[in-house]
Amino acid sequence: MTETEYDLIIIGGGAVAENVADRAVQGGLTAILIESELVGGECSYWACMPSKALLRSGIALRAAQNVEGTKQAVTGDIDVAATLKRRDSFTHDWDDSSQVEWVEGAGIGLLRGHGRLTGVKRVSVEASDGTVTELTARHAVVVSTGSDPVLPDVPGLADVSPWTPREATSAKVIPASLAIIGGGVVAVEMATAYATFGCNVTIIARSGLLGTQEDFAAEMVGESLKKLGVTLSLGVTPTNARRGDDGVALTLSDGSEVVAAEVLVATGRQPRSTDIGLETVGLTPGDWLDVDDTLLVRGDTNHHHGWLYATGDVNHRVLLTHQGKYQARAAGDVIAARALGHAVHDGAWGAHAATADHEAVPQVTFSDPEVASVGLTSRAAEKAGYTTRVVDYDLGWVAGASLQADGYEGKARMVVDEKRKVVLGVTFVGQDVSELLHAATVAIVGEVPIDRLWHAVPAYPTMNEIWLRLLETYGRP
Ligand SMILES: Cc1cc2nc3c(=O)[nH]c(=O)nc-3n(C[C@H](O)[C@H](O)[C@H](O)COP(=O)(O)OP(=O)(O)OC[C@H]3O[C@@H](n4cnc5c(N)ncnc54)[C@H](O)[C@@H]3O)c2cc1C
Ligand SMILES: NC(=O)c1ccc[n+]([C@@H]2O[C@H](COP(=O)([O-])OP(=O)(O)OC[C@H]3O[C@@H](n4cnc5c(N)ncnc54)[C@H](O)[C@@H]3O)[C@@H](O)[C@H]2O)c1
Repeated sequence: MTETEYDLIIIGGGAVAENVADRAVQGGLTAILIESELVGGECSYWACMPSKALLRSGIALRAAQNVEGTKQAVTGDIDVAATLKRRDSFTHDWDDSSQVEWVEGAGIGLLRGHGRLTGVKRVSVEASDGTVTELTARHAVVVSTGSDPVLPDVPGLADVSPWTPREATSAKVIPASLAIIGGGVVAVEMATAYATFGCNVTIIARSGLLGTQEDFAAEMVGESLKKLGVTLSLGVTPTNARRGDDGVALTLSDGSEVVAAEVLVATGRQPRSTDIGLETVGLTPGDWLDVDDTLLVRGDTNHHHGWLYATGDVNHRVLLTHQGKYQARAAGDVIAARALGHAVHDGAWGAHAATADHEAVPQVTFSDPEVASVGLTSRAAEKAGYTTRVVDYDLGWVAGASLQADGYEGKARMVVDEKRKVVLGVTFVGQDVSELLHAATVAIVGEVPIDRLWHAVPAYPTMNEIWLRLLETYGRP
């Protein structure tokens, strides 16, 4: 057994943890990552990157098929094997050596094994060969362990070995049919990818699709999924699952049955916090870790207040990589500032506060059409008590969009705070809208007054002219 001391110990070695460590080391601290699987975590190997690689070939093919002159040149079907091979290049065949190299180059320590808190500023790491290393943190411990998929309590479901998003993003063979339980982002993206590969997909979702987005986004994505051949079973939930000769048979709450070669469960996430020693510091195993805006774990037991932080999925603020990495930058910096006695800027929009998590989160669903949104939906803004005005515009009427694709179909919505005359939320739905999103994020985070936005002139003829059309529809004061 060896004993080692670091300024900062981070349990987890995902994308978020890497960024916490990097900022803390750049701020003058020593830091070590504890990782039990692959350095880089879910996003690199079983989530963002492989899923987007699975989707990209189909999106590019359809984009080419939507332009007269190009569609005549692109007449073949998607090459599934080549798409899977390209996906494998992004996951480096599930080998993390390049990330380990980056960690070492950044001056960050790395210990492989399962990390558990054993008390205040103390972490025990159990390697796969059973070796145990006890670590002590001089200043802080960050929990950045991510989340696991939820398996709904449906009789028989666990016994049919359903796919989780990991199997769906890393599959080497595309099944003939796939039943997807869930109607969120994973369900919609994987249905788009697998239907493009020729798989017979059924989505089973107890409510509609993309429940946190504007209603028109869900409607447009639903329509396009149907055109891709996806069967939508909405408003139902499975009540039983069993595996037979033809695959898995799911009985649904309306009495109908779906039979598919494989079942993908995409019904949300739970915190990866059951076996990390939370009980040793007065917290409850299996809980999400509630944090303040500097990512410090809240709780009134004094012995953990002041040294324990949580970043990324495990704090349940926003389950997205880019937002977790934003939290990581704030956390790494504030840990260094507190440790070295420097000034702490933890007020709204301060360098050490993850303020944007509350009402300025961008997200893209890489369905076809894409859904790109930031800030509050019209529904969420109203619920939050804002006096709003909602402005809608048809993206297909914008010159840049009509050039982008023949018969371009898309919609945009801007939600305005009528008291402050600033933008609260924007949603774009359509081909290639993901690259329009950042201007909306800047407008929201910068609280740019609507009358100043008129001076941000979009280049002609780009799809960004949607901004001018939204402003014209809103009216110039
Ligand atoms: C299919 C899918 C697609 C997605 N696509 C996107 C997308 O396009 N864009 C986006 O922004 N988000 C996307 N997400 C969400 C994104 O993957 C997560 O928000 C992100 O991975 C969270 O990062 P994290 O570092 O908090 O957790 P993780 O990436 O899960 O990293 C946690 C790490 O900690 C390790 N660990 C856990 N417990 C211990 C322990 N006790 N000891 C040692 N190590 C431990 C794990 O092995 C893991 O490597 C997607 C999610 C899914 C499921
Ligand atoms: N492009 C991206 O940014 C991206 C892509 C994938 C995932 N993610 C993130 O990963 C997280 C997990 O995604 P997810 O899609 O698993 O979760 P989610 O919370 O987005 O969606 C879960 C869905 O499952 C449905 N559901 C739950 N229980 C059910 C049941 N018993 N029967 C039928 N339907 C049921 C819910 O109504 C909901 O539609 C999300 O926070 C998401 O933002 C992001």
